This record gives sequence, structure tokens and C-alpha cells, in this order.
Amino acid sequence: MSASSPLPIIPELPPSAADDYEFKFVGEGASNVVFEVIVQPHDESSRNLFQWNLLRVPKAGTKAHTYGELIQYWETVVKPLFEPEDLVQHQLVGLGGDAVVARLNEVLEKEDDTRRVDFRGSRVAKAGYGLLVEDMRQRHPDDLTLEFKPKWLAQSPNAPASAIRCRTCAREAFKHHTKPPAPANPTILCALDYLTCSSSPPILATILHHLAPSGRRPAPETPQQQTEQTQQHGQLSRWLQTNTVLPRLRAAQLANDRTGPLGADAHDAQFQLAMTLRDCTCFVRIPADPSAPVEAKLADLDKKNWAAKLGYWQATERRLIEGGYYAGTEVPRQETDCQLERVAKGAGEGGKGEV
Ligand SMILES: O=P(O)(O)O[C@@H]1[C@@H](OP(=O)(O)O)[C@H](OP(=O)(O)O)[C@H](O)[C@H](OP(=O)(O)O)[C@H]1OP(=O)(O)O
Ligand SMILES: Nc1ncnc2c1ncn2[C@@H]1O[C@H](COP(=O)(O)OP(=O)(O)OP(=O)(O)O)[C@@H](O)[C@H]1O
Repeated sequence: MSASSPLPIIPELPPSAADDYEFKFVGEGASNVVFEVIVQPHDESSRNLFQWNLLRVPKAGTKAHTYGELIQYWETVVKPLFEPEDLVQHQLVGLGGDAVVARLNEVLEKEDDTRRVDFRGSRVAKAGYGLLVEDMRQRHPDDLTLEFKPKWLAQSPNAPASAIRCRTCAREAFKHHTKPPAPANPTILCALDYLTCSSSPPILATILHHLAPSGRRPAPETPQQQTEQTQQHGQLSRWLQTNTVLPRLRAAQLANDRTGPLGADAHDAQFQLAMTLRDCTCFVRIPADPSAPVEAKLADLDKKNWAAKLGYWQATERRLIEGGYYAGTEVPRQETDCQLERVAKGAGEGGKGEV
């Protein structure tokens, strides 16, 4: 938003929305909740707003910035780093009063039993604005959709010389140490593999196994569905090998962090941006229609509350170094599959070939 561009018109939910609209829980993170909004068929203007968009609202009691600040940061700092098609688009929407927030909280309360344990009981904040975010879910029941966090695509500048794990694998090993992984999902995907899979078929196979395990989709019921799924698998492989968005994200993470958390201060705007870039989500949609293009977009590129988080980031980095999580010497040893360890062991020893 430059100083000279006109202020965008912010749409507003009508006062009757709490009673007239249906709100369905879609997902949540530590700071936000996302809902699908279903409007009356005759309400054409609202139908246009919500046909391809979801409603994202802030949770109460977090240290996150207001949506006005998030939009300003995204427009001026994040957006210039990417191509428009790399980013999930969004716009502010007025919530039309506390009745909508109360309604959203009723929906959330009903979900409590199935929510992530540490999120249970958290509620939507009494905010004036939400965000309309481009809906990245399936548009057709046979579309293949994926969601993952690329995290740290390059090593932390603070990693010790003895590191055989990247920052993402070290952090995951620490997490598994304090909270053992679910039996269904025991292995860790090394974030560095996203960038090297283009030149290594075994690494590509590992990523495909993590992102699109065959058991997660219903088995094809017709020859047409079988063909579609094979095509989509091929499209996903090609996307992983040729996309430009993850290399661009990695380059921006590297360019904006020369010191790592231990050398940064709360006023270091570049480091702060790097931390935003390390906590985004990548959505991929591969349409069932083979002539339609693959869409892959980054979301959740929110400005971090640096003053509130710097202490946590520094303490995490120290814990990973001092606890031996980078060096792989923690006790008991956690199972990881880091590219750095594979390289250190030598590509020949049953590893995954050149990386
Ligand atoms: O600290 P990390 O690396 O575990 O990342 C946190 C995320 O954990 P996860 O991606 O699951 O490992 C964490 O994600 P969850 O929603 O807890 O899964 C948040 O994104 C957190 O950011 P914020 O406090 O909401 O600003 C994230 O915090 P920072 O990115 O600010 O460190
Ligand atoms: N544009 C979208 N399309 C489809 N689903 C979405 C979209 N945005 C969010 N979601 C769903 O809602 C969930 C939570 O959204 P979001 O990432 O905005 O929360 P958050 O609190 O910012 O997360 P985090 O704690 O990781 O920072 C996502 O994991 C995803 O399942």
C-alpha cells in the first residue's frame, strides 16, 4: 500500500450475519482460527465474498499483532519478495459486531473435543476485523490438496561446527524428546530435502511419501480416478522438482538472517522478517482436471511480535546447541533423517545418493 494508492474499500458482514450465515470450523493454529462461511443463496454480494474465500479471525489472549498491522506488513515487506501467484491473497473484512464473534465461539466450543489438546478452550478475540483468505481447499472432490510448513530451508547461522542436523531436524528431535511422536507419524522430513529433491530421485520419493502417502486418499474406485491419481502424483513430483517458490523462500530466509537468533536484537527488522519466512504454510492444489494448472501458494506470512518472541527464539537456539540436538548427541538419541547427517555419513552407505 503506497502512500498515494487509494484506500481499499473494506467489506463488512451485515448485522444479521450471526443468525443468517452458517459458520463451519476449518482449522486453527496458535494465533488464528479459520472458518468456512455459508450464506443464503439469495444474498448475492456476500455469496461473492465467501465463494472462494475463508474467514480467518484472531484468537483471544495471544501476543499477535492486529490484522491491520499484519496487512500493512504483508503489503510493504512480504509481498515484494514474491510473485503474486506465490501468495495466498487476502483482504480485511469487518465482522459487523460482537454477535458474529459470539457465534464463531459457539462453533468452536462444539469442536473442543476434537481440537489439538493445547488449543482446546481457546476462543476467538472480540476483534472488529477478520481476514478473507483465498480458499486453498479442494474445489472438486478429486483434487489433491496438501499443506505443509517449509520451516528453516537453510541451516541456522548459530549451529555449531559439529552439527549433523539442520535447524528444522534439530528442533523436531527436541520436540520428539519432550513429546514422543504419534505412532502413525514417527519420522521427520528434513526441510533441506525440499530443495535438493530436484536432483535426487530417492529424496523426491521420501518427500512424496511424507506429503502424499497413498493411504491418505481413498483408493480409486474407477479407472478414471486411477488415471487422475497417477497424473496428480506425476504433477506433484514435477512441481517439487521445478517450483520456484521454495527456492525464493529459501533465498529470502538466507538474505535476511546473517546473525541467527543469538546475534539478533529486537530492533533487527531483517532478522524479524526471516522468522516470519520460517513459519509460513505452503498450500498446494493439484486439480483432478489435468489441463488445469497446479497452484502452490504461501500463507500465514504474519508479522511476528518480535519483542515478545526474541527471548523464546534465543532460548530455543541455546537449548538445541547445549542439549546436543544439532550434533545428534542428545540422550536418548532421537531418530531423524537429516540431509546433513546423510552427507556426513557418506552418500554410499545406503544413503540417498548425491545431495
Ligand atoms: O518455535 P517453532 O519453530 O516450533 O514454531 C512455532 C510453531 O510451531 P511448529 O511450526 O508446529 O513447530 C507454532 O505452530 P503451532 O500452531 O503451535 O503448530 C506457531 O506457528 C508459532 O508461531 P506464533 O507463536 O503463532 O507466532 C511458531 O513459533 P516461531 O516461528 O515464532 O518460533
Ligand atoms: N487459505 C486457506 N485455505 C485452506 N485452509 C486454510 C487456509 N488458511 C488456513 N487454513 C487452515 O486453517 C489452519 C490454521 O490457519 P493459520 O495458519 O492461519 O493459523 P495460525 O494460528 O496462523 O497458525 P500457526 O500457529 O502455524 O502460526 C491451517 O493449518 C489450515 O488447515
